[in-house]
Amino acid sequence: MYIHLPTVIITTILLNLLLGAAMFVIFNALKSQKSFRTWGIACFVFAIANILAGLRFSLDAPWLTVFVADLLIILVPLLALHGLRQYQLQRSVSNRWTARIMIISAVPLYFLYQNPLQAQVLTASICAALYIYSGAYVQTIKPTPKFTRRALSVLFLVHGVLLFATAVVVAIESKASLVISSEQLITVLLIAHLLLTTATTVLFPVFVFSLNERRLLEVVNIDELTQLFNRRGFFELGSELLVKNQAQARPSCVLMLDLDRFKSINDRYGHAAGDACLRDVARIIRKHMREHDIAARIGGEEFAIALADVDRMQAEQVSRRLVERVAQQAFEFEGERIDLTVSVGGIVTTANQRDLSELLNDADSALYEAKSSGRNQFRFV
Ligand SMILES: Nc1nc2c(ncn2[C@@H]2O[C@H](COP(=O)(O)OP(=O)(O)OP(=O)(O)O)[C@@H](O)[C@H]2O)c(=O)[nH]1
Repeated sequence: MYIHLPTVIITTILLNLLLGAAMFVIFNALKSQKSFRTWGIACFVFAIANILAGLRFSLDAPWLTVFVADLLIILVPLLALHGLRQYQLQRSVSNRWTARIMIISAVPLYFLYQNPLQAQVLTASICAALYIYSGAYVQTIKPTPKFTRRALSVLFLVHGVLLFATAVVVAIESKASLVISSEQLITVLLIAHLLLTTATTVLFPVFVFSLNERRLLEVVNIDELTQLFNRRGFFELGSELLVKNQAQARPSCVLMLDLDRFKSINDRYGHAAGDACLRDVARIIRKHMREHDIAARIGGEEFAIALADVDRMQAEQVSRRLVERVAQQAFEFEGERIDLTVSVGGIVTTANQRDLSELLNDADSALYEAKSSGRNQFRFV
């Protein structure tokens, strides 16, 4: 089947104008998300670059149809990346790197633009590197759901590889000794490029909205001071864990951990020092948790932990380690050493029909026992 190159170019232009307009519509509705405006501009830039490159056949002005067109093509992945950074950081992002890479690319392009094929090899290689970098960068934008992150990352990576392939094909073509007609291959690569650009642009809003939803969930379920779950998050996720345990006839375990004589630490070193201790204890708790455990700060200096898939012996081992680890840790605040210990109360049960607040009450009674037996220890019901 013969694919007409101008048809592909015209389709690319129209599709990018449409996608750019869609991005601006989203930006208009969500003014705080400047990344949509940046991605919209990227689509328009890509359309303009294609118009200029298309003029190569009728206009003898390579400075415009090659030099400017290729520079604009390089600007597209840079804008895509800029939009991702704006989104990740949620603030204005400096254009310094975009400007630097544009200048660095402009120099060799200036020497090559009289030879469109060599210029194309260079442009495709730079874009390939930028897309591959973007693929790796997307992976660092957390806490987006893994699937969306991977999908966007794979699109960028495939795009990078495809552009490298384009660079190689064009490089071979530009060698006069190898007369192979690769126009069809280039056209196919251009179509793949078009599909990937479209898919990436369509995924941008999905990516942003899924991350927004996660952030919103975090705001309501995460304790700002310690970054563990808060009381609400603990009950929401802990109850789910309990139901799962009961369905699989596994024991459920709830621990309560409370800082010892915390009031005197606050009184002696100040509230800020107390907050630093809470953060340090949270860090130790987090270190001892496995993937499916749920740890939360449910009150001022009270932590609750739901352990997934443990028996009584393992639960006691975790409790012992937490108590010992906190007692051994040298807490410091503004050069002052603070001696800190914790007490832990726990319950492990296989009984059905017990909800999380009942288990928490039992763990609290065990904690009370640990406190009245001298603190810096654990007790189980
Ligand atoms: N710095 C800081 N202190 C807090 C926070 N929430 C609660 N507190 C303090 O934690 C202290 C709790 O004191 P108490 O309940 O009397 O218990 P305690 O002094 O730890 O004594 P025991 O639990 O019996 O060992 C109070 O002084 C609260 O002001 C917080 O977010 N930050």
